[in-house]
Amino acid sequence: MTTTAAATIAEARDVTVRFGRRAALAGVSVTVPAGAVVAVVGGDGAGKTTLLRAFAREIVPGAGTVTSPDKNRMGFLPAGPGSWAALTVRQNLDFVGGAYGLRGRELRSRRDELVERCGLTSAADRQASALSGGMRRKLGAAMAMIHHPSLVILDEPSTGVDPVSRIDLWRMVSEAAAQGSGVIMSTTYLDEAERAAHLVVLDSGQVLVQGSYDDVRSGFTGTVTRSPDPVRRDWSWRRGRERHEYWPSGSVDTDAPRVEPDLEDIVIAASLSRSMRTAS
Ligand SMILES: Nc1ncnc2c1ncn2[C@@H]1O[C@H](COP(=O)(O)OP(=O)(O)OP(=O)(O)O)[C@@H](O)[C@H]1O
Repeated sequence: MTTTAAATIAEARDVTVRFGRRAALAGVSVTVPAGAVVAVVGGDGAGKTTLLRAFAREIVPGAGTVTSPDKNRMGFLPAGPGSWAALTVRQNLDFVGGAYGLRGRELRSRRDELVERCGLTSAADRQASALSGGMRRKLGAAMAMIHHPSLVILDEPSTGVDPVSRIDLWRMVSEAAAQGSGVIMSTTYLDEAERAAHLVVLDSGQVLVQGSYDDVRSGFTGTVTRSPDPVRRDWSWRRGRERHEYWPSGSVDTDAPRVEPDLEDIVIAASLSRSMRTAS
């Protein structure tokens, strides 16, 4: 059986974005294939929003190139509310759907489908200003997908969304990808990121690691140990009641038990290595 690579929906190549003297992104390359979800993770100020805004063409990079579909074939949930406070859930969806050319029965049926999908049926006639933060995120995500765009860009759609509603949200995202859209989303939830086909870990505007979760895991080098009392506190972080400690090279100077690193360990270890390298 032969497999063909999915078409590329959007691509950032060697992108640098500066705000004054600070580089929010420095030489970042990311590809969004059709039918896949790309999850962008990283700490505060890592450059996630800037990368998504560059894909949405709200920011023109100082260097490098961004290729993405026309505006009317993109759906973007920005970091802000992403919906109009004075409009109801239905009105918000009708308004954006109409702006993208959906009309009549087609618009109504797509709107009702999304209201149901994101679990907002009982709130459909409530103004967006009267929704909880999590409900409003879900509405914003639905608005970004109403016209079946080729590229869906979601900036932290699940922040503030309760764990049950996150399942609704993830289902909507997966359905968009299953129908052929390329989805790029930022998230602070690493368990969510693990479900994406492709992960991009940003740190201080640079890509620390990227690939599938399996690629990222198999590319991890070094050892992680766990103990309440780590040998090098600078190289350790809290996990539950203990601390995990990273040993980047072959030598492990402790008898503490080793752990199989999960995504959280891998992201923190990579970030620590980078900051220690920068400091030395
Ligand atoms: N419009 C702007 N003007 C000046 N600096 C900016 C602007 N937007 C972003 N930055 C800076 O660029 C860097 C990256 O910010 P960005 O918002 O992309 O990060 P982020 O990963 O989305 O972080 P957070 O999760 O905290 O929003 C930060 O240092 C930020 O202060």
